[in-house]
Amino acid sequence: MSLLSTRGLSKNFDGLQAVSNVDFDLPEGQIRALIGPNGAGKTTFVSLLCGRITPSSGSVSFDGRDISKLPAHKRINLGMAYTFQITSVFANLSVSENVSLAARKRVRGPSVMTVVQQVLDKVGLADRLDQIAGDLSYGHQRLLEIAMGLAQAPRLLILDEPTQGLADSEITAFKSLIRDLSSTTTILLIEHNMSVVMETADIITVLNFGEVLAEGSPAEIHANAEVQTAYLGTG
Ligand SMILES: Nc1ncnc2c1ncn2[C@@H]1O[C@H](COP(=O)(O)OP(=O)(O)OP(=O)(O)O)[C@@H](O)[C@H]1O
Repeated sequence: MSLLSTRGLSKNFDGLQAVSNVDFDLPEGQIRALIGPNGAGKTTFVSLLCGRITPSSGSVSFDGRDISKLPAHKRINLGMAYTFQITSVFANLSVSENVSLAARKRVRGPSVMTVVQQVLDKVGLADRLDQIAGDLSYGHQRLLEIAMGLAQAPRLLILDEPTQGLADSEITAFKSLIRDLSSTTTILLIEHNMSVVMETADIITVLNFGEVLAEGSPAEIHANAEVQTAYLGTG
């Protein structure tokens, strides 16, 4: 059974069809990349999944349950975590305080610090525990956000352009982080960096003009002529 599914999911903004009739199935344990040209509807689609915006029509199911009408915070309680393009860390708090806030949604007492250490270790920020989050580089703030998502031990982690602003060495580390996380978490990754997509995703879904243009393995998507025309250039 799919962990996450949508049926006929659509969103109009004043006549603009940003997401159009999308049927989507994400099996548990998979790393799925969602790609497509600028304006294809990727962020709108994941905003519908997370409950940040309401669909014009269609449904979203999580773990077999229709969550279309659930507010965002209840979806988080079911095990969905996400980071968006704009960082949402608390700039005045330290790295560990930021992660503690996220961890406290799930655990109490001394376990909070254990979780904080574990997830900061995973994303490679363990040596920056006491640093003020606002002083971190943009790339490190993105990693902190991922740590905050992981502190909630999510069943599904949705990452919207996580490598934007990361240095090449950080991108390499990010690829291994994603592979490492996939043993415990289902991952939906919106990503423009093709090396990240091709090297981490099990399956890629391509959106174009709000519709699913293609879906398949990295090799299949790379060889797909329609995708090349719409997105990858002429290959
Ligand atoms: N709140 C909104 N009001 C009006 N139009 C919107 C709104 N949000 C998105 N759109 C429009 O919906 C379409 C899809 O946008 P969306 O941000 O989902 O695309 P995207 O694939 O995430 O693009 P990018 O790769 O540039 O982030 C675009 O034409 C965008 O201008």
